Amino acid sequence: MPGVPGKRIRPKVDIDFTLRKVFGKNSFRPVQREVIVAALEGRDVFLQAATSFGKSLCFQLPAVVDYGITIVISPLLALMNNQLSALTNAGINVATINSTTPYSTKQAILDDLKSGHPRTRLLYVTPELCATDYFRRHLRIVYEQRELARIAVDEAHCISEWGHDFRPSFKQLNFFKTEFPDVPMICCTATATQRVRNDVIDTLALDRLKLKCFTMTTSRPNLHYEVRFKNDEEDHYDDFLSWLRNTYKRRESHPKRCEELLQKKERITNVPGIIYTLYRKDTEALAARLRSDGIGAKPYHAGLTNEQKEDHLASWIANKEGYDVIVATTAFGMGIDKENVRFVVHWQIPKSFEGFYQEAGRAGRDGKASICMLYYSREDRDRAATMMGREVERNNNSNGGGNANASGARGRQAMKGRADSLQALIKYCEKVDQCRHKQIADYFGDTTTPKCEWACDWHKDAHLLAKKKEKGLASEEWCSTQRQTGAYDYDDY
Ligand SMILES: Nc1ncnc2c1ncn2[C@@H]1O[C@H](COP(=O)(O)OP(=O)(O)OP(=O)(O)O)[C@@H](O)[C@H]1O
Repeated sequence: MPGVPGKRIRPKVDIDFTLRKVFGKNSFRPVQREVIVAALEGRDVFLQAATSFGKSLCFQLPAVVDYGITIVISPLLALMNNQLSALTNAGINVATINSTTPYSTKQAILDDLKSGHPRTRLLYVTPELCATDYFRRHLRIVYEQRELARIAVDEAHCISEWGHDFRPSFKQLNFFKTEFPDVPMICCTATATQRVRNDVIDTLALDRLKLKCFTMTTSRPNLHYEVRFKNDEEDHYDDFLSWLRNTYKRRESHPKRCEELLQKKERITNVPGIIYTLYRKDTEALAARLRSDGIGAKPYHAGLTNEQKEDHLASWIANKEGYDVIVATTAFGMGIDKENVRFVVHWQIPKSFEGFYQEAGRAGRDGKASICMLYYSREDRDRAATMMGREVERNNNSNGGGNANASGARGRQAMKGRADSLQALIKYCEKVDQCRHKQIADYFGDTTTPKCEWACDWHKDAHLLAKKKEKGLASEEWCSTQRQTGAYDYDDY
């Protein structure tokens, strides 16, 4: 569309005023202002910062003060709903089109776009919607009216992690720069290695010379990381249950804490947490088991009805009794924002380092100490590695094979990235002679030395950690025999 400028020039705005008045925050966190100013100047921005840094504000605030509509591309339903309810509460005109949007609501949003002058400030959509002709047609109308303010890609690393195979629509997001070259983009992520960053920038066809990159530390000093060692012979359920019950007991037996809770009318058992498992059926079974032991636990996975998902998420956010612990698959991972999550547990080794860091990052978003435990066994490690090996093989067969076309090569590179990421996480679990915060920083290429004041199992007691590892894990000899007999040769575990 040559000759059509993408957006109108905005009058001078007081972003501090908007921050206070609309978002109810007193001041910007470090670097937020710089990112927002760059976005408002019309720059393309790549923002990489720790979980809970406050990245969403960096596209939400410009969306409120700028002319036109901001399209937010978001990978997960739970994440969209979570942000939508926070923005609606702040009185911002926000909408979403996703698989759960009722027909009449969707039509009303499309009509709003068709008017060319949408009243909606932020529209949350999936990459799949962006790939459809009818949505693109609507965007063109808005663009021609110079009301397409900005494109925000939240959790931008997904472009690289998923775009090459099971969510190819991520790769088609280059449509925005091709059709609307003068509409600024902002990409946000907490987890991108150098390779992923380059892949995202190339896929979106962003101009490196004009792009403003902000790369911040990944450090979350208030998170206490620990690895708990287990083996197939033991059920670690009891270990977790006694940890949780002890936490309740500590709250109850501490007179000052008890008094505080009474004043705030807070239940002793209101210790919100998330347990991540790999499979849907495990979320249901574990939540039921916890409920049978008197813990308020609910499952969350993509197979629940929309009503169940909404109820479980909203009631958990509202600290409702019976909803203290969410047992979830990764459908509940990235971006979920609840301030007082006191623990995140990985019931077994997750599939990637990024997934681990993202999910652990749901904890302690109020800055208070919170625990992130990962239950690790070598048997789970071997199962995960077997599954990953199969995935790599499937991918190599389907994604270009011997044909070295660009997408095939990038697909294979992304797959290798995934396999490397799992190996790095295995190393993290097995390593008992270094600070966990440091290991995380190293993985993401973060060169600052992260603060850790007894906030990891190694710093707390390195000797005990090594002993627990020796006692808790199955021996390598035993695992090797199991591997040879094909004990891990099945997909579902
Ligand atoms: N300047 C600020 N002052 C106070 N609170 C803030 C500020 N900016 C953001 N927050 C709050 O910080 C929390 C985390 O923000 P947000 O969800 O945007 O994090 P994020 O960087 O996207 O993290 P993640 O990568 O984990 O999704 C939110 O509750 C948000 O309201």
